[in-house]
Amino acid sequence: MTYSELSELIFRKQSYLCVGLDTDPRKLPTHLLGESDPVFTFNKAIIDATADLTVAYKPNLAFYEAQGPRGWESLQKTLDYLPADCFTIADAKRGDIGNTSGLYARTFFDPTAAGLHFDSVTVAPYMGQDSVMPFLDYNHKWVILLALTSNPGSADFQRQPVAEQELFEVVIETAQTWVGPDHHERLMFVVGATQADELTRIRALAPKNFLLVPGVGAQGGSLTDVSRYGLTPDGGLLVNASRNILYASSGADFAERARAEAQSLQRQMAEHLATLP
Ligand SMILES: O=c1ccn([C@@H]2O[C@H](COP(=O)(O)O)[C@@H](O)[C@H]2O)c(=O)[nH]1
Repeated sequence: MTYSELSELIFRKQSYLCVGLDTDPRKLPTHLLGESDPVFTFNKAIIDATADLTVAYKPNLAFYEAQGPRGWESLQKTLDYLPADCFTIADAKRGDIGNTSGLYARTFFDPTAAGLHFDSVTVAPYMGQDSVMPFLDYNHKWVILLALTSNPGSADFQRQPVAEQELFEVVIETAQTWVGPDHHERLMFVVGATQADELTRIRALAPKNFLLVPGVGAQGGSLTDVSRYGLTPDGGLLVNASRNILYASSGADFAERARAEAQSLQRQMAEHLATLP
């Protein structure tokens, strides 16, 4: 999906919601446990209940990898089931020496390899340019680079001073030079919703790049603050919510309650979009 397609989707659906498919088999409603693939059955119901309200889905790989081969199968079926009008994110936080990153990129982007065809993958910047370039070599795919994450430990390295800046600012500025002037067309940054205070500074460095913003809901980030300081004329935000939506109910009404949570976020997003000039 291109930058303009993603932007168009946001205004058409009046939403910049990303539903995080962090499906933990231990948290599934008990009535699903007799299914042959309960994780996929759950995901399918969540997708059916939220597809018109969301522009992106983000399975976090940890939840699937922890299930071994069964998890990969559930992931692949889930990805294949996702509607075409949704941006797909493999939240895998990969990055290694170039030779190895090339294989990670193949895994998520080349369907002839592992059967996966994500639009984007989250990548850790710590190992530098040669660890990120193999992902960027896939011209029609996106890299979502960790910049300022939502967790308390983000202060340990990301907030360290480097010259006149903090490390996350160096990451944002430097990564843009790896792609060229149109970097916003396939380079996003992860900024936690719990870091909304920094969004004005981040927008000064990355005025057009989409930001993937996890941390509303269960982690306490404010959708209002993120929207106020992060929205751009093209939308520019994908705000993720996982647990709040997936586990709104542990009963037979889980999909209905998930929809209600997603709808509440989508309605707030529509109001924020209406304030754009
Ligand atoms: O800075 C980051 C980067 C990634 N995440 C991931 O997003 C979701 C958040 O889940 P919630 O249940 O909505 O808190 C999860 O997959 C994290 O691994 C993040 O939270 N912060």
